[in-house]
Amino acid sequence: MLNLSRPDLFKQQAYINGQWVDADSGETIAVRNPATGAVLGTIPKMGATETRRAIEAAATAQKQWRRLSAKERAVILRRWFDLMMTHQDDLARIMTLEQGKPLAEAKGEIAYGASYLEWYAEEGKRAYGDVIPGPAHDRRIVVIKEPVGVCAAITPWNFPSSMITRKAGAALGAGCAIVVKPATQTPYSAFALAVLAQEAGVPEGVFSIVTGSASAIGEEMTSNDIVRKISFTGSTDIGRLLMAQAAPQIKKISLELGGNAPFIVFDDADIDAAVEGAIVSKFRNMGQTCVCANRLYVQRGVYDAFVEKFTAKVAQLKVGDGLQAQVTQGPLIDQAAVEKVKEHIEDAVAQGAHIALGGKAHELGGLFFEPTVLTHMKSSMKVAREETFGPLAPVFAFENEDEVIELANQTEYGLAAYFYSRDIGRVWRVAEALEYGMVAINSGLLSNEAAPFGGVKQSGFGREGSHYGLDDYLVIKYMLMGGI
Ligand SMILES: NC(=O)c1ccc[n+]([C@@H]2O[C@H](COP(=O)([O-])OP(=O)(O)OC[C@H]3O[C@@H](n4cnc5c(N)ncnc54)[C@H](O)[C@@H]3O)[C@@H](O)[C@H]2O)c1
Ligand SMILES: O=C[C@H](O)CS(=O)(=O)O
Repeated sequence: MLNLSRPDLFKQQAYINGQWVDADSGETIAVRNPATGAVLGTIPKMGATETRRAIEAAATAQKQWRRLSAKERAVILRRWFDLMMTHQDDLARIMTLEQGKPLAEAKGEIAYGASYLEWYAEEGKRAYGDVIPGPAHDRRIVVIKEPVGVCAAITPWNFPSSMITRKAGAALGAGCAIVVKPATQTPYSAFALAVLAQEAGVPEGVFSIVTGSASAIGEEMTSNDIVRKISFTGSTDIGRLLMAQAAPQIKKISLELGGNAPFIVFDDADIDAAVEGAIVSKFRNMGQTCVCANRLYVQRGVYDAFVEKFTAKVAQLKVGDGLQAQVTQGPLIDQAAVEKVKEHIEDAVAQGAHIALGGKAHELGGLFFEPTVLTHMKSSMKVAREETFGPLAPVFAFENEDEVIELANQTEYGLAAYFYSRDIGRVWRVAEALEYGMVAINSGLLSNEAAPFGGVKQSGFGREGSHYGLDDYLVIKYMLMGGI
């Protein structure tokens, strides 16, 4: 089933302090392929005691790791990057088997995730400080940046590899050690990263993976005072919980949370380009990304033309097992995800929406769902307020700029927003008026290692990627030199 060139990349044990280990209890959790329902394997069902061991090992390892120069750490991170790219096909196959995304997308995620190791290998060398002219002749002010210390990360199932390297790259580049808990649905991509980290020379204890009881592991991470920094990517509800759990020790925390992205097409847009952008933004990972277009707003004058072209393109999407060639839409992650899409469709239709395409579970059965386009939408519908996280494209009409900006901002989320316009004045007005951490203009994709990825409002805070992402793993120390 696995057909890997490197079968050793598929591990069924967690990775703590450079050792592959089972849970203390010997208990395991089964992991299934969402396309077939078949059991892929098991993983250790760990809890607080194993997590504590990983954290204590990280504390020991980090003392040496931070003493290396940024350049010495960069050599190891670069080697890890090279190994990821060398084994891209195997890593992608493991990801498709456990998460469902088509192989081409999985390969893309491996390259995307590896790019953060490449980026932070170099960015770690630029943790610059300051020398500031002091207020007195006999004093000097020096500011340096230091690694925050032992970090803990909790990551989601929808990007099983890149959400880990987006954190670990910055943490290790800054001189920190990190303990990671991946999503239970997609642990094997994380274990494969650990195999390659070990091969790259990441010292034992600097990068560990624990799997099992999310709440028990999370409670240990947020309550253990060795941990100085928590980085979480996932739902807003869990992010809120972790923030509360980390508060008593005032731990540094980064939260990459839920989204509800508007995708706006003005009447001066390049409609064909907007259609292409909408397909990419809406249907990447079967609509299961935090930055997917959740609401499409099209100005009245071009609404019919956009709907016709967009629907024709959506009809070309091919649903199936992600391992099969030509498949562009895999299964959803679980039955709850399928039910959420159905709920949003049923609610919209009950309020007058029309189904232009799709609208029901796919004939393949299981977790497959038809890519769906809805028209005749209203703001009162659930899909206008809630993150669907599935292959549902609701197309709302709007009359003017002020109206659509108000509609776009009517959400507690603030992660990503997209709009298409070729009017330079409108581009600046709308980009500045949208209350989001990231705004893509005339593009349906905005994620890359050079840019600061993150949100505002209840989509969280902190940034990943760019030099801003390194700051999340550094602390500032000011040294006052007197008596000169
Ligand atoms: N902003 C981003 O970059 C980003 C990226 C991916 C996903 N997300 C969001 O995540 C959601 C979907 O992903 P999901 O279903 O994996 O989210 P989730 O919050 O259910 O799970 C995320 C991670 O948290 C863990 N977790 C769950 N309960 C926990 C607890 N009590 N204590 C500690 N850890 C716990 C899970 O095991 C998983 O590893 C969506 O809302 C999506 O928008 C955001
Ligand atoms: O789900 C949200 C992730 O951050 C995906 S990506 O960074 O846009 O690839």
